[in-house]
Amino acid sequence: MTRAGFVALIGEPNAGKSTLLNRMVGAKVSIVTHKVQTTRARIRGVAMQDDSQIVFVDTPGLFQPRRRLDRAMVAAAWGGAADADVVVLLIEAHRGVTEGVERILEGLTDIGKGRKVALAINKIDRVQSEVLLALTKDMNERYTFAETFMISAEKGHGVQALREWLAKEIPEGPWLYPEDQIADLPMRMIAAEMTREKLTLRLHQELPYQMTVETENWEERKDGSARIDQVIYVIRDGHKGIVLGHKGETIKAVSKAAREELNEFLGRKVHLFLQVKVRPNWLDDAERYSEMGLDFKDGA
Ligand SMILES: Nc1nc2c(ncn2[C@@H]2O[C@H](COP(=O)(O)OP(=O)(O)OP(=O)(O)O)[C@@H](O)[C@H]2O)c(=O)[nH]1
Repeated sequence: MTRAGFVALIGEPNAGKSTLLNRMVGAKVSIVTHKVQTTRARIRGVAMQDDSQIVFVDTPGLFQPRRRLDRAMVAAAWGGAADADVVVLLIEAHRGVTEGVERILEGLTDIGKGRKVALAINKIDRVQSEVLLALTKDMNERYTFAETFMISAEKGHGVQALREWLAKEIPEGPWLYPEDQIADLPMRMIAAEMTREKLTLRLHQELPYQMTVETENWEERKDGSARIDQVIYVIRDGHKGIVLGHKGETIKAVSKAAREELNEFLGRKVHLFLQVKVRPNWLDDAERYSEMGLDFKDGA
């Protein structure tokens, strides 16, 4: 009997959701960087375990929303959890029960009803076992978790046990995706995320926060290569210069790094063309939210 179901990974920004998802799925579908808040959409990956197909909803980090986009992201994260068969709350071992974790636990009293919630304590490589045991006890006194896992998403410890457990917990039913399909994330979006990641790594603090990358065109060429055209949208003219860099150095380096990663990911040659454009106020453009897969409702 086959099984298939949705699993939502929730947690504070930087908890390690993308790292864990990549480990479970075994491919780079969600982008990991050292900066917080890089997950901009409900990215899903599919993992096969025994006869089960586990479909992951990689939600944006849950945090205290300040701006409209932030609110939409938090709403999307909770929305992902509400759609899921099983929820995994990921927390950081060395940070313990932060205010953010407390807020998520409050939210769980609602969302957790009628579905199993597992606790995954991540980054166990950073703490001693006494700390872990105390944290496990503390968390389980605050919420009735179906199971507690101690993992290191980065090193891979405990990840297989979590995956096997999830495989047993999701409902019986036919698979939702062909077996060889590791992610249903459109390739255009993956490609845009790669460029976004390279920009993030290159610009660090300078990065204009309100910046998006979109793949505008994807052309398969007869020689087996692909031509990909992307636009980097910033909200102010002044930001354009930052993205371009002195004599275009920044954009050139970003383009090279993104192209190399795309070559490797697709296993064939890629011609990547980047453009920077100004699009003011995209943050207030509700349509954009839905394009990103975020359920945006005014005031939500
Ligand atoms: N030491 C240690 N670091 C980890 C572990 N798992 C993840 N990290 C690091 O934690 C940071 C954040 O990981 P991400 O996977 O990007 O976190 P995220 O929860 O997806 O973050 P957002 O996209 O901001 O919500 C990265 O620098 C990871 O390398 C772990 O098991 N041990």
